[in-house]
Amino acid sequence: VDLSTSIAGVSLPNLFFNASGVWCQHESELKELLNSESGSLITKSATFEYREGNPSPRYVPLPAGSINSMGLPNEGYEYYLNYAKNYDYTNNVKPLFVSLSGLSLQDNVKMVEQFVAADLPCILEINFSCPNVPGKPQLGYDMDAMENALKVLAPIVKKPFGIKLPPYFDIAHFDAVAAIVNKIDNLAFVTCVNSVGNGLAIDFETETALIKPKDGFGGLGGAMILNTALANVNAFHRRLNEGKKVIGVGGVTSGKEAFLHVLAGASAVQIGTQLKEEGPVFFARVKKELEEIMQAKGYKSLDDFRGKVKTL
Ligand SMILES: CC(C)(C)CCc1c(C(=O)O)[nH]c(=O)[nH]c1=O
Repeated sequence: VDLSTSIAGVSLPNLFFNASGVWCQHESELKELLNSESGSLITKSATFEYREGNPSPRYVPLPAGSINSMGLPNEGYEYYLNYAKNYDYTNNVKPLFVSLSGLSLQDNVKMVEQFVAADLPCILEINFSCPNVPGKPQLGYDMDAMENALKVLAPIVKKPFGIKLPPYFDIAHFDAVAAIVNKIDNLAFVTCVNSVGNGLAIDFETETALIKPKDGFGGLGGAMILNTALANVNAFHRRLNEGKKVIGVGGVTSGKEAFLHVLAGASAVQIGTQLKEEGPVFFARVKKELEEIMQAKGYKSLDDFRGKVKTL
């Protein structure tokens, strides 16, 4: 069976890679992803300057997933620009994705301009869950700000690029965001979903929040968000113009959930919580499990079933 796919006109040997933020802040982690059976790799969302991030505990696994309020710890965008400059695009069959998460539109513009000036084959995924003006909702939840940001950034990027979106829970929001995305010609993919924002995990014995930052409020990931992720993948798969793709992320703990993400419409699948918990060996397991599922169901390639979820 064939697990290959293509995103932004670039071929991935298989549809799996890490979710930005997981196993990708340092070069040593990225090297482990390169040596794993993933089909690609993406860097931790970069800000203009280096960031320590929030105090620990800032990530905690939960019975059905995880909660995190990392606070955008990263090496600063120049670190990832250098990594992208030194990446061996010729001999590595895995394409490189780079995530940017500026703390302001100006920062995103400055970082994008540097990547464009370097003219590299890496693919940009701009994090729209990034903070906007303090006190206002994140960019992905401010439709006017999102449209404005895209109208500023897309012409600078020029090449095909993507955006990482938070989960939506209202049909009117699926409609509004898809309408904005459909206006941007070189917006080649949306990655759905980022963590489900501002959950709260509390320890029953100690009666205390599990993570330190933000009074214990943090983004939820893992198994518990699978059905929200599938809905967002399918909602955008149904709404986006021909040629625009959806990368699915959220709740993939085995080949079964990866199969469901593709059935919902995903062209590639990112792994967050399960990668954090199991490590890069997970890619070998999830690949094998998906191959076995496809064999059992008689599918030869992802195109045989992508987006073909049936309704009653
Ligand atoms: C939540 C932000 C800190 C605004 C962006 C970075 C980010 C983080 C993070 O660095 O805390 N965690 C996530 O699950 N998703 C994200 O997009």
